[in-house]
Parts: sequence; structure tokens; C-alpha cells
Amino acid sequence: MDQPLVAVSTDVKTFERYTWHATPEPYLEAAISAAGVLPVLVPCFGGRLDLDSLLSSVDGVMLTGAKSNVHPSRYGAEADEKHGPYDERRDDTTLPLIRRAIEKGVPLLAICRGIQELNVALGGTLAGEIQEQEGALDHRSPESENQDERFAIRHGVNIAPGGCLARLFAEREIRVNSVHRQGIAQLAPNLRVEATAPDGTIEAVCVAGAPAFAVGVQWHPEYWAASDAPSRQIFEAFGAAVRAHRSARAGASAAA
Ligand SMILES: N[C@@H](CCC(=O)NCCCC(=O)O)C(=O)O
Repeated sequence: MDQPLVAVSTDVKTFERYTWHATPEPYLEAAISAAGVLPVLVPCFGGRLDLDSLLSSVDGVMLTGAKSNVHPSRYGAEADEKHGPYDERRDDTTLPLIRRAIEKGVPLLAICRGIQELNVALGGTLAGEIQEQEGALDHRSPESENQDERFAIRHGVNIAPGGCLARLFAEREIRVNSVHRQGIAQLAPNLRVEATAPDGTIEAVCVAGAPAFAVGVQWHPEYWAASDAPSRQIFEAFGAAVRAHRSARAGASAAA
């Protein structure tokens, strides 16, 4: 079996008297099944991790979604109860990991909290409770115990012409799910908008001039990667970029 390694972010959780560094299964399932890669969980040990060693050993990085929000101090805003919950150990780990992965040209797929982290890591800001803004859609999931209902496909997004997502999809509009309360406010200087919701919310970005696939989506392609074509295509494109990175690395070390 041919499975390149992909570093996957984790969340810090406390249960059964332990602190866990964990990732929900749908991200891992989509990574294995749709991208064809082997996910390796990165614990939230921030500055104690040698990111260069990590990024020399993997061929991709995937940032997962999470209930927690990036701490507002990371983008120069005041923290208040409305902005929570937080996971600062995740912030300490993912923000430097994103910057270093982009610098080193390691393919990156950033999902939901991940696209928000990507924007903050590169100098952008976030808006909270976006459903309260005038004319905004409600981007939160419905209240339900049923995950299929929470992650149901709910609204269209317009794909920006000529960008990296336009090269993936035949359609100019695809339909996506939506499980978030925050959104990109000020776009980071080096990001390009790849998709928007009907209310103008930025739904996808790519890193301008990045040497490899470096894409963030505000929706959750992992959840329906087995059954929804656009969701699967995102993971397939990421998997192809990961394999291309591994081949380039193998070529470079053979030539050395
Ligand atoms: N916390 C941010 C990030 C949104 C996100 O990653 N959502 C996934 C939530 C998973 C779940 O609730 O099951 C925001 O709300 O904008």
C-alpha cells in the first residue's frame, strides 16, 4: 500500500481523568479513503515540537475543524465570553505549523477552524457570531444530536473564476454544509478568495503564489467525502498534491 504521511492537527480535551490530544474520525477517514494518505496526529505541544523535523518527515498538513475559536489575542482583538471556547495549546501549535508548512512548500488543507487559523497565521482577523450581522445567513449547524443533520449540505457557494477551486470543479456553484459561528473579517495579505456564500462570507481561500496546494475551506468536505463529489474532489486534489510533493522530495534526495 502506498500511503504518504500527512500531519493532522489535534484538539486538547479532558475526559476520563486524562488530557487527550485528539481528532474526530471523519477527518481521518476522509484522509485515508479519499486522499489516500496516512494521517499522523500532531499533539498540541507548541514550541516544544521541532516543526522542521516534522515537515521533513510528512508530505502534507491537514488542519481540522473544532468547536473552539482561535484566541482573539492572536489577531489583536480583546477576548470576551462571546468569543470562546478557546484551545490555546492548539493555537500555539497550528499557527507556527501553518506558517512553516507554507514556507517549506508542504501541501496544506485547512478545514473550518483550519481556514480561520490559516487567515490568522498569515496576518488576517476573524469576526465572531457572524449570523448576527445584518443580511447574514445563519452559518451554524442546526441543534441536533444527529451528526448527519448537523453536517447536512445546506447552502451554495460561488466559486471564483480562474482560481485553484475553479480548476477542480466543472460547476461555478457547489453546495456545502456549514458548522461555524466565526468567519474571516480582514483577509490576510497573502490569501486569495476562492469561494463566497450568497451573504458574502468568505468560504474558501488559497495562498497566493504558494509552491504547492495550500487551500482553506470554511465548510466540511471530510464529512461527505464518501458520497458527495465536490467534497471528494477536494480530498483527491489534496492527495495528488501530497504525492507530487513526495515524488519531488524523493527526486531531490536521489540527486543529492
Ligand atoms: N469554532 C469556529 C470553527 C468552526 C469549526 O471548525 N466547526 C466545527 C465544529 C464541529 C462541531 O461542532 O461538531 C467557529 O465556530 O467559527
